[in-house]
Amino acid sequence: MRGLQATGPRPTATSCGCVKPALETGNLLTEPIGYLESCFSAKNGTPRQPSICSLSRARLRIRKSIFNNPEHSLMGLDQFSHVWILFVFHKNGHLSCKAKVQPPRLNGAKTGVFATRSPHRPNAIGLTLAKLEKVEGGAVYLSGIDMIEGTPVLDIKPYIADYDSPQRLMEPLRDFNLPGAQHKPETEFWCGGMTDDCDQQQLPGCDEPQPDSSTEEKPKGPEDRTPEEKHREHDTAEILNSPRNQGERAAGLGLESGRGQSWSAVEEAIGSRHLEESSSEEGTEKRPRAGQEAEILQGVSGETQPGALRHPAGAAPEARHSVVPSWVREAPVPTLGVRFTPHAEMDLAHLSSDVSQSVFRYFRSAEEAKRAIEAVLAADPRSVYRRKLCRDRLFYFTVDTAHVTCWFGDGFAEVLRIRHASEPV
Ligand SMILES: C[S@@+](CC[C@H](N)C(=O)[O-])C[C@H]1O[C@@H](n2cnc3c(N)ncnc32)[C@H](O)[C@@H]1O
Repeated sequence: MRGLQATGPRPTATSCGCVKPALETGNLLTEPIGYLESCFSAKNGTPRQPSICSLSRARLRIRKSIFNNPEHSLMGLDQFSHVWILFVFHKNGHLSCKAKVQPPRLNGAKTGVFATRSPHRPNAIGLTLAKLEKVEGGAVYLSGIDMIEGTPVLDIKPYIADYDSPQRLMEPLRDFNLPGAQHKPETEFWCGGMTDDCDQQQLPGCDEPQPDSSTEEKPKGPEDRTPEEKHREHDTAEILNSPRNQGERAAGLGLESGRGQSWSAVEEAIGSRHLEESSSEEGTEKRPRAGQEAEILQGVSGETQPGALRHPAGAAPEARHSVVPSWVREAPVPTLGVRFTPHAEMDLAHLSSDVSQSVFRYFRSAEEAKRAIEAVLAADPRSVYRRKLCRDRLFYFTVDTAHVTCWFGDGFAEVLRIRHASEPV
């Protein structure tokens, strides 16, 4: 990579007067790897967390000024279903932030900024888990995003359930993912995965599990798999990991016959390693459980590469649970019912039938646009201020090319008009 290395980290003077390289003092000269093209043009109406609106789409093109051949930097990324996106909240407006903030889900109550996902933080860095739809040349196509158009992106990292989700553990049985590699117990973990801990919403693709069609067939290596297959495997993993199916799965993976191991033997083997791992993490996992904390036994949804075995049942409880304050999942702010006036329905039909201009850039149909609008509004995108002090004001937002006008009543949002974003309002 050029640029940063060419100039090198700049030294920084510390309070004691010593001069240290900038990185050692935590000063990082960042350069966006790209600027997001998003279906949300402004903050208003943009979901507060990824996956609230699974149809929210974006494209990120890696800049040639970062890598001469951007596609090289994305090699292998298509083997993952989800990616972390690190970005700058570039539209925060001002750099000041408060130690205590009022997240909308707390409806006015305060909590420490570091206990929230507020955009207003000492370093305006955002972190989003997005679904990776595809990689094409030097660009990644994402969905389930909560960033606006033009957001400077600092980094992309693959989401790996083993590392990123405390309740998930996988034991690789066959390392066909690594070209030419043999099974490497204990040291190599490899899996795609999905979760969403932000808003109790399922990530796209999790709700229609597919039957485990072929346990006999030798699984394809990742290089052979299409993104659709990749996501289907993820769905399959959900079924496979249900306790009901563990036995079948073990059989399917050749544990009982092919490898001469019973499910319980495997479970025991993994369980003991699991215990070792979780005990080394005790400090972080075992927190006092105050009354207002919700202990969530997370779903078993997760993406598993064929040949990898997740350990769903015999895990130590602390590794299968993660703890969040109850307001994250049982917010005092209710989910809203969403309705469209006949006029808004007509607008949408009219918008999508307009042949004179390209209708949607990110949505594939009027139906998708409608579902996205519903998802955005159901999560009540209003600020606490608006919710409390401007209750009867109209609310506007733009998603893709649809400019939406709506209002909120008790427990519902109603869409009044949908116009093309280029039309004067
Ligand atoms: C609550 S933040 C959460 C972002 C990320 N998932 C996180 O946890 O860091 C999401 C909100 O940030 C705002 N936002 C998105 N992109 C932004 C940007 N580039 N600059 C400033 N605010 C942005 C939108 O209002 C969106 O609803």
